[in-house]
Amino acid sequence: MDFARLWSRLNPLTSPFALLDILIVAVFFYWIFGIIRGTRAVQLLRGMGVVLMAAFVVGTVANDRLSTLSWLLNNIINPALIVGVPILFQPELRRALESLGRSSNLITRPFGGANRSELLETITVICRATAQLSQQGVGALIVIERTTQLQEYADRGVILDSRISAPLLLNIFYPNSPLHDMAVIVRGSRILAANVVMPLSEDVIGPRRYGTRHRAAKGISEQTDAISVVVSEETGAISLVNDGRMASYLNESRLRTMLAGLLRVPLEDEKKS
Ligand SMILES: Nc1ncnc2c1ncn2[C@@H]1O[C@H](COP(=O)(O)OP(=O)(O)OP(=O)(O)O)[C@@H](O)[C@H]1O
Repeated sequence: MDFARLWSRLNPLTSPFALLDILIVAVFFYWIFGIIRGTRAVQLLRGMGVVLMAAFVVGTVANDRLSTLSWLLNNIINPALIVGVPILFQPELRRALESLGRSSNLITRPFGGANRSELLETITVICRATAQLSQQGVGALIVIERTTQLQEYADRGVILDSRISAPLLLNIFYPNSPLHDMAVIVRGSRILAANVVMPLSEDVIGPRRYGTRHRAAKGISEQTDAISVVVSEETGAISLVNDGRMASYLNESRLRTMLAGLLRVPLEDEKKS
């Protein structure tokens, strides 16, 4: 379709649906960019953009003169991109479809149905325990379930279903204790499971090269809406990962504020209770 025809179709005076059309496309791209913002997908998209731009330039300007290059672009690179997109963007596509499913699911009770004061208690316990673990240089990974159920992951670990407390968390992660390895899953005010293997993120580049604990923290937050809190054994640094984005070197009060925001618990409740 040429530009003039496209423009006349988009003109709200000639087509009453043009505005609606533009609005839907704008919302779609806003939603897509919101999902991939700050993740590895941005670099992948840039790389793909460069290749597509090169294909466009070669196709329009030098199609006859650079015949080998245009053959390569048309017959190998473009089809490879079409096949490669679902593979390269698998975590983002999964997250996008899950978030669509979540927004159309009115029955799910987030945070295991815990009320505000229980969530506040969970936040306090997690912050206290991670601060102590950080001081002692003990590595830990705590994954907090939100709307997406983490039961399939929990079932591969050791189910505890115990009320959350700082001593219990410290005990679990104490070096050489039977459950210290891998991750703990928290659902509402309970520790659902320990010793849980999480999916690893492909993204290894951060302020330093991520090891498997941080990749696991990132991986589960890329594939679900869970929040990961990770304590580095090597540096003692506390990080929070949400939506594949990692905030590192947090102190206890910063972690508390971030968790309260993500779990939608106003911290004024703390003063009242
Ligand atoms: N798939 C996984 N899911 C959850 N935890 C994992 C997974 N793989 C490894 N771990 C945890 O990560 C630990 C190893 O961490 P590693 O040193 O490789 O990572 P790191 O990100 O550099 O962490 P640290 O800063 O604590 O050293 C393991 O002992 C294990 O407890």
